[in-house]
Amino acid sequence: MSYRPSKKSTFLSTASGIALTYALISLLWIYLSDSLLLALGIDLLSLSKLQTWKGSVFVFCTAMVLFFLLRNAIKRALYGEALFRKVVETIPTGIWVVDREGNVVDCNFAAHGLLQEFGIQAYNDIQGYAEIQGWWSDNGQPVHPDEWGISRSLSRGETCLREKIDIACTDGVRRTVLYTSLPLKSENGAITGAMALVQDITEKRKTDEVLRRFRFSIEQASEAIFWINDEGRFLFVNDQACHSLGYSASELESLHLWDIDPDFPAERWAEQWERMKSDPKQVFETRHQRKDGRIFPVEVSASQCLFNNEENHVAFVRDITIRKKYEKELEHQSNHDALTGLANRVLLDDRIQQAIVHAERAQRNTAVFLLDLDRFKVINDSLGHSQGDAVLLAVAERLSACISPGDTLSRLGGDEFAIVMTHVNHPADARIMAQKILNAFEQPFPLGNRELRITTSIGASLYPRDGEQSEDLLRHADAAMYQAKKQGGNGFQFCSEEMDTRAHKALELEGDLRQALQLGSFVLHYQPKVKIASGKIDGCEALVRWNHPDKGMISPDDFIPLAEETGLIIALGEWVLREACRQFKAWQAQGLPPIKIAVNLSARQFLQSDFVESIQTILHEFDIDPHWLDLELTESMVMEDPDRIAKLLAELKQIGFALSLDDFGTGYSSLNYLRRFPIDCLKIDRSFILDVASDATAASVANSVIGIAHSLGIHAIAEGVETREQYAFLAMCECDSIQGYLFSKPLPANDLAALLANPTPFKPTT
Ligand SMILES: Nc1nc2c(ncn2[C@@H]2O[C@@H]3COP(=O)(O)O[C@H]4[C@@H](O)[C@H](n5cnc6c(=O)[nH]c(N)nc65)O[C@@H]4COP(=O)(O)O[C@H]3[C@H]2O)c(=O)[nH]1
Repeated sequence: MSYRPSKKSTFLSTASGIALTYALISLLWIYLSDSLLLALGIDLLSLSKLQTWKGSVFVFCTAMVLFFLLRNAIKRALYGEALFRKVVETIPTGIWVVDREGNVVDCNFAAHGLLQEFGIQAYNDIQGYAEIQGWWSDNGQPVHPDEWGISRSLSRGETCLREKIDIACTDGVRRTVLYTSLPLKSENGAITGAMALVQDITEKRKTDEVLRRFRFSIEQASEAIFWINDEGRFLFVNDQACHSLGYSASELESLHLWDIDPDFPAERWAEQWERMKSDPKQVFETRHQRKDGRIFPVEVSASQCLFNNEENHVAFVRDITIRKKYEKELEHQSNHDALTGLANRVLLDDRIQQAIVHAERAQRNTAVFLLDLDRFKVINDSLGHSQGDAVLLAVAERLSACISPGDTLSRLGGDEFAIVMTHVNHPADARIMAQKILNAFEQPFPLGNRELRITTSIGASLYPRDGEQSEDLLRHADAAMYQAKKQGGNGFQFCSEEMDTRAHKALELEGDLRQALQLGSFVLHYQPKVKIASGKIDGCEALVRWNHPDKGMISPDDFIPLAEETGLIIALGEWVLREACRQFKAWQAQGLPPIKIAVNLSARQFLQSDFVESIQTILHEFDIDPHWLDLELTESMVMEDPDRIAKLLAELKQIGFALSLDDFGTGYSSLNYLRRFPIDCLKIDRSFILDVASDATAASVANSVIGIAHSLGIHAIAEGVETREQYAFLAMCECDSIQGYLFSKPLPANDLAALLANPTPFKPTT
């Protein structure tokens, strides 16, 4: 390196030291040598002869002194230079020295390394800079080459100190360097060159950036982060930790883990620390306590780590208050009925099991009640689901009032409720409870501005008598409830073995019924209706029969209620309508006179929202005038929701259907309503006809019904006419038509066709 930092003072003192020494020796020699020789007795002549020798000795001596002085001075200077060089070569900062023109006159080892790293080959002059493709200031602005550090130092004598800049060389990679450049000046202040010091801080900047990102992430994390040492003391906490615990960072750093975890006693710390060490990654739930005392649930995910040769634990803590709340809600939802909030089937099972365990221990009984509201489907279908829901809520409330603490009330779905009664010492206790429930239903249920009378059928089973498992008890209670329903509803039944068998059979029948619908195992029989005045057939009633492969012909009384209960009646009813229409067309094709076919409608089928459309579709399919189809509805069906039914009947009438009211006299029709129904015919129920000849009351009812029909301007027909006496009485009362075994049983289609083909007026004589 040809450039040296100027150490003027050292240089001058060394030079003046040598000169002074030389001057001193010379003066001493001049003044003392002659005197010394004279003192030694040398005379003046000899002295003058000795002058040459004396001079030679002087030169030799001073040469020697000079030699030693210069040698030491040069040695010191060389040592200093070597030291300086070593320092310059060792430091990691690249150093360049350029002359006035910018030619590189020297550079250190680090500078070589940097240039290589930057991919710069030509670095021997300032043009090496040509390989620098770009130069950006710290704020990202590109800098013109005239403004690059060394250019400024050379042209304007400026010093740029530790500027952070980005440069990109021929390889295009941007590097960040810490750049210092300063001008080099001569004694008179003229710029003779410049020096640049460059430190590559690209990696450091990246590391700083990563650290900044980490710090930001930790500070912004939604989880609290703790570092804990082996004493359970907080070493580090992030902002979220302070926020969720309500302490400042310094406060927390003076606390221990157990100060914020109420479930974690300090005395167990050593044991816990050992456990943490044996299982370095743990996820667990606990509770933390805020500075204000509020306790909240948290999920902790803790890991062990070695930091500065110390065992630490880092814990990520999530506040799970909301999650716990949702879990609780979810648990409630999965165990409770959404509408009423009562226990659902899952919880009921659990409660029955619990009750069984307690009953066994206390040597007591447990009763399971199953309740089904009577005719609720009709209420629901006719009043709409929201009103249906309101009824269910009111029922739930009333039932809740019947049970004791410790009992469980549950809604199993639809209109089915269950009660688990725990304190049953005797079966009579269950009976008392059932009566209590029935009594609770005696008061009408207010619904908007009306009142509804609702009844329920209750079945009960007893542990251990009727079963030892929840499933058995529920099954038996269900069978008993079904029995209570069959007996007209609004009643209570205990389970019996016979019921259980029956329930099994019903289940079997349901499966068969579904299969029969798919296999088409149903047939229609037709019972003629005869006009009394003419004795001619003026219509027939289609009655469905089930041709069971094992059990033979099954009567509709045995499967229609089940079909209604299971909803299969919708599909079955549609089949009946379609089959009746097909038969009507078939008889027409045989050239038989057309007759009205009456078809029975069930409440469920009739109240289907698309009933009118579906029946019209069938008529269009067979191209039949609607007036050939007589729709028979029962009296009880229309009286469920007279307003709605009146509208529906008006719609059907408008289309052209004939409408009959079946089983008339068994219900509680109000004449007022009857007037509003566009009915064509009243069918007097078979039970009245049976006794008309022998019982005055039955006779008077039959006579009144005929009178009512005629006063409304509609037909009266008697069904179940078996005897001539009955016929004579009806003829006397001017009943319009009869239907019954007296004339004909329900017949297969071909047999009725034969009757139609050979009409013989019916005139029985008594
Ligand atoms: N003892 C006696 N009985 C007579 C006499 N004349 C007719 N019957 C019977 O009385 C029932 C009359 O039908 P319903 O009152 O509509 O009563 C029907 C009706 O409510 C229902 N049903 C029949 N077919 C259908 C159908 O296709 N759909 C619906 N929803 N219900 C139907 O099943 C009930 C019973 O039907 P069936 O067993 O066919 O019983 C028929 C018929 O066979 C008689 O002189 N003496």
